[in-house]
Amino acid sequence: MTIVLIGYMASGKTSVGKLLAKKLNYRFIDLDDFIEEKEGATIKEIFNSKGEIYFRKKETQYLKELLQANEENTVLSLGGGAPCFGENMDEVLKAKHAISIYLKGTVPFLANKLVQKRSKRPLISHIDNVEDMSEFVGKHLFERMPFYSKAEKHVVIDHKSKPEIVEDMVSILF
Ligand SMILES: Nc1ncnc2c1ncn2[C@@H]1O[C@H](COP(=O)(O)OP(=O)(O)O)[C@@H](O)[C@H]1O
Ligand SMILES: O=C(O)C1=C[C@@H](OP(=O)(O)O)[C@@H](O)[C@H](O)C1
Ligand SMILES: [Mg+2]
Repeated sequence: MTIVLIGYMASGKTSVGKLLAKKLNYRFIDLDDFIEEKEGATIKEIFNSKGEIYFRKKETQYLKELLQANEENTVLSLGGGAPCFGENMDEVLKAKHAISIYLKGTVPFLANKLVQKRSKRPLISHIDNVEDMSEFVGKHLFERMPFYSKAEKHVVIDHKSKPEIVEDMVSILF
């Protein structure tokens, strides 16, 4: 089985995904880390030197590859935008042995976190206060919601610890 984690930036896909994989004894793959390894550059560098459209092309290509190669039990954490471009969310939904989970956070919760955690996230790295971040995240999440909502399972993340979120995921999965 491949457990695909989706959700907005800073919802915990990478860090909570790692914990979930450890708990289940599954392989862990983070799509952004995979892209960085394959491209020999950080996400920030790719955005700066080649632009977002190049990044989205690579993201789509590697996501497809990872969804096809699924012999091993895996937790696959996507980047926040991955399900929202091209046919990516439909690819996730139709992939055999894949189950998608949306890590669902509210705008105030995500915006507060993102002000602290913005440096490696090129889409929001220039926004340095909670008011502007809330406005940006509010609009952006509204645009992305139709894609995230398609996930088969939804887990609420606000004010939960990472182990609590892992427990919630395990209980809806098994
Ligand atoms: N439930 C949580 N409680 C406390 N810190 C968290 C929680 N979820 C994520 N974090 C922290 O927030 C930051 C963003 O998390 P990350 O896993 O990178 O999110 P994503 O991959 O969805 O962007 C990291 O520093 C992470 O350690
Ligand atoms: O939401 C997005 O468009 C992005 C999210 C990032 O991943 P995280 O959601 O893990 O921060 C990363 O893929 C890139 O900065 C773009
Ligand atoms: Mg991540």
